[in-house]
Amino acid sequence: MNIVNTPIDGLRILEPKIFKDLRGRFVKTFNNDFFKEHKIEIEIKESYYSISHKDVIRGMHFQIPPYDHIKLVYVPFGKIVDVVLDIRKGSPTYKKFFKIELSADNGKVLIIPKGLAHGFKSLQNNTNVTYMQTTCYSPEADKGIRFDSFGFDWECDNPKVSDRDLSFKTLDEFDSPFVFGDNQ
Ligand SMILES: Cc1cn([C@H]2C[C@H](O)[C@@H](COP(=O)(O)OP(=O)(O)O[C@H]3O[C@@H](C)C(=O)[C@@H](O)[C@H]3O)O2)c(=O)[nH]c1=O
Repeated sequence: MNIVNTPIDGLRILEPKIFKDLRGRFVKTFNNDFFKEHKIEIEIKESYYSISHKDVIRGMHFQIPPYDHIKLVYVPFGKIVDVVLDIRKGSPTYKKFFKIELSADNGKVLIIPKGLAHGFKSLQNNTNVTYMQTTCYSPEADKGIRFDSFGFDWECDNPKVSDRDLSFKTLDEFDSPFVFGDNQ
């Protein structure tokens, strides 16, 4: 296991060891002691996954305080372009995004701090995106920003998007409750 920093403060990539043998693969995506050693003290409260067709875009999602959370994301089957957007006012990377390919092949786990909006595009049918979070789902706190409002080129002519995701405010319309350095 190895942890890599990104240009966005608090956003990290866990690169697990992938054990391959004649049966297939074995990948460990979370180890409490290892995270503690890297000063990531978290308690996982909920885990879930989605399965998406190719060209599905989901996002850009987050939960607002006090139900905001650290979110771990990885892809046990398939491949995505994962995108996070910094919506912490005062952050050196406020309104900037970061993208990374997550796949069953690379096993990478994205560790997303509070105050970042998250979304992805599925690059393959039957892509499984799995999450672990430090707070439970709260429908009232679950919010989003339009996926096509912050300058990221999704490279997709006909994305499959939910009505809810199309109803969100744009980045500029959204008044973010997140402040860099608060409660992180
Ligand atoms: C996220 C979530 C949704 N739901 C319900 C609400 C809805 O009826 C159905 C599908 O929800 P959504 O359309 O929000 O699913 P989806 O668009 O896949 O939501 C996910 O998107 C990505 C980008 C994330 O970052 C995740 O944290 C999560 O927000 O499941 C829960 O019951 N619990 C949950 O934790």
